[in-house]
Formats: sequence, structure tokens, C-alpha cells
Amino acid sequence: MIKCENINLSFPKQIVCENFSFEVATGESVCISGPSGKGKSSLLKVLMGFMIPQSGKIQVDGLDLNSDTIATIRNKMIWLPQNSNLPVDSADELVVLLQMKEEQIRKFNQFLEQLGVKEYGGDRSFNEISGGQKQRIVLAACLSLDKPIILLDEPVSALDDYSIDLLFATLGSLPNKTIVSTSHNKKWLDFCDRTIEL
Ligand SMILES: Nc1ncnc2c1ncn2[C@@H]1O[C@H](COP(=O)(O)OP(=O)(O)OP(=O)(O)O)[C@@H](O)[C@H]1O
Repeated sequence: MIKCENINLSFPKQIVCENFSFEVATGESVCISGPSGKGKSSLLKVLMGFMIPQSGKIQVDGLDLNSDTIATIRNKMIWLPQNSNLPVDSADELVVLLQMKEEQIRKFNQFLEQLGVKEYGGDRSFNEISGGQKQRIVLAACLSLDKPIILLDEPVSALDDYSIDLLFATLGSLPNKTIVSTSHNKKWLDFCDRTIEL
């Protein structure tokens, strides 16, 4: 369960949210929606503890997010950054970056297969594949870590309808995941249990 209470987050030139509260139940899939530049990505970063709001309380599974609990809370989560932006250039480098264990590498290969990008795994440079193929590889890596809470920033921005359906089938095979996402994609919004308007 994720519980955010009275979050105030602003940047010098923009107020992202004022006294914003929401909850996400365990196993629920929600999408934070709102216009471009409103602050959806920033809110996911707040949940990861990458950004600290000016005030408000964030609780994950009953633990208040603070410097003492951040490691425990982050250990429950995986975050997919927008545009799959990561400091790596291939699936093999992702395995190293995420320090995947044997079982996770097995799952990674399984998800690559399910998402239709097995042939683009290994040491093939991300520069030589499409944005959608890269996005599916990074999604496969995220899912393979098997964390209970998955934060997805625009997870289907580069995917066609067919690839989105492959992702739905893959997510459908993973019970009890809590998913907090951002998206402007209608198919993704329909897939989520609920939308949270920012
Ligand atoms: N570290 C920062 N310092 C100052 N301003 C920031 C910072 N991060 C984000 N912003 C600003 O906060 C606003 C919200 O950005 P954010 O990326 O969270 O929006 P978004 O709703 O996810 O947008 P989009 O739908 O276009 O991805 C933007 O105006 C952005 O310029």
C-alpha cells in the first residue's frame, strides 16, 4: 500500500502539487494523468525518494519514507525512467547495471521472449535498435527484478498496439504487482484500474 498525504511539491518556476493526497492499494494498477509538464514524472521521483517534497508524508507498506527507511522502501520498487533513459547501451549492460542474479537473468530472457525482443538482447547496441525495441528490453529488465512495486514513467510511449498487447499479457501473468505509472496512451489508461488526476 502506498499512501501520500498532503504533498506539496514545487520548483522555482512551477507548483507541481499542493496538499495532494492519494493512495494505491497493493496489487492495484494506477496511472497518474495530467497535462504535459504538470509534474507526473516528478511525482514518481518523489515516490522513489529521488526528490523530496517541501512537505507531506509518504508511506509505503506502513513505513514513512525518510532517510532511515529509504533503502528498505527502494528495495521494494523498480522505476522505469521516461524514454527508458539509462546509462547503458545494451541488454548485457543492463544485466550488469541492475546486478541481476542468475534467476533474474533467466526471467529477463523469458520476458524478452514474451515481449518479442529476444533477438535484440545480448550485446547489440541500443543505437542499432528502434526506440520501441529498446523500451521493451528495459521493461523486460524491470520486470525481471520481481519487485512488488513497479513505477513506470510513460511505459508505452514508443510502443505500437501489438507491442502494448504483448506487455499487457506479460503484466497479466504477474499477480499482485502494484503499478504506479504515467501515460498519455489511451490503451494504457484503459488497462489501469484507476487514474489519479494531477
Ligand atoms: N529538477 C527540476 N528543477 C526545476 N524544475 C523542474 C525539475 N524537474 C522538473 N521540473 C519542472 O517541473 C515541471 C514538471 O515536470 P515533469 O517532467 O514532472 O512533468 P510531466 O507531467 O511528467 O511532463 P510530461 O507529460 O511532458 O512528461 C516541468 O515544468 C519541469 O520543467
